[in-house]
Order: sequence, then C-alpha cells, then structure tokens
Amino acid sequence: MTIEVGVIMGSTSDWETMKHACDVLDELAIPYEKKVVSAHRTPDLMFEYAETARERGLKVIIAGAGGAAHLPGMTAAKTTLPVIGIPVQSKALNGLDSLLSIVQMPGGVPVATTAIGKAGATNAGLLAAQILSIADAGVAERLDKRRKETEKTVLESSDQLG
Ligand SMILES: Nc1c(C(=O)O)ncn1[C@@H]1O[C@H](COP(=O)(O)O)[C@@H](O)[C@H]1O
Repeated sequence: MTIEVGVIMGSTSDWETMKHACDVLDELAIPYEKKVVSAHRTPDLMFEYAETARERGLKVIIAGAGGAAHLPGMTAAKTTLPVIGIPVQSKALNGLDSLLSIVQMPGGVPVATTAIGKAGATNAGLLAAQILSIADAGVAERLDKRRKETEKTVLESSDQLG
C-alpha cells in the first residue's frame, strides 16, 4: 500500500502528542509513516524529506514540534504538498511559543496550523484524511461514519446530564 501521509516530529518527546494524529490515521485505515525529523538538529534530513516527499507518493505531511517550532514551516518551504503543523505543548511556555512559531507564516508558504496539543493532533489526522477524501471515496465514507459517531456520543453524554 502506498504511504499517503508523512507524520514527522522534532523529537521523540513529541510522540505523546503526535500519537493522537496517528491514532486517527489508523482508525481511518490511511497508510502513513512516522519519523523524527528536525529542522534544527537534522537539517539535511529535513531538506531531503521535504524535497522527495511528493515523488515518494506522499500526499499530505503532518509536522509537529515544540518551542522554536520551525519544522512545519521549513518543511512547507521545501515542498508544495499540504503541510499541517501541530504546536506541541512546551513546558516553559505552555505551547504558545510553538503555536506562534508555526502559525505566523509569511505569505506564499502556507502551513495549516492546528490547536496546541492533543486536540490539535487529532484534528491534524482528521484534516489530512479530509484532504485525501477529495479523491478517495472510501476515506470520505469513513469520515462520515466517524462524524456520526461523534455526534451520537455527544448527544448521549448530554442525556446523561439528566
Ligand atoms: N522545534 C523543534 C525542532 C524543529 O523545529 O526543527 N526540532 C526539535 N524541536 C523541538 O524541541 C523540543 C524539545 O526536544 P527534546 O525533548 O528532544 O529536547 C521538542 O518539542 C521538539 O519538537
């Protein structure tokens, strides 16, 4: 099966957050790869990863990083594939540093930035799936089913309020 989504993160310490994006991709049966790639610590690998992503068959890249989170933006600078950036919650500044590092891209090089942390990672997985669903009816169907299940869960939880 061709790998369609590349999930990259600045450090293994980001995995606690990034696994929530991977959980969604697993749930929706979307083939992906996951790797540590850092704009700061492994810049040559980052360039190579981004430059070869399209020819390797990837369709979307999810990039998560914390602190001076340059990975999503630098990846976006080296590919025209859609890049979704996840701000990982940092200890020192609670992820505000990560968010601002990712969200304020200069015009011309977009990164679709999610919320900080777990919810952001979940939404990154969903957004990647939604992009793929444009050309993949199976993914579209599984997304619809998931939406309906989410709605049902919320309605049931509301009933439990009494
Ligand atoms: N922001 C970046 C980049 C990058 O943007 O290239 N590479 C690593 N990091 C971040 O440094 C934080 C601390 O990393 P360590 O836990 O390895 O010290 C992580 O959240 C990582 O994403």
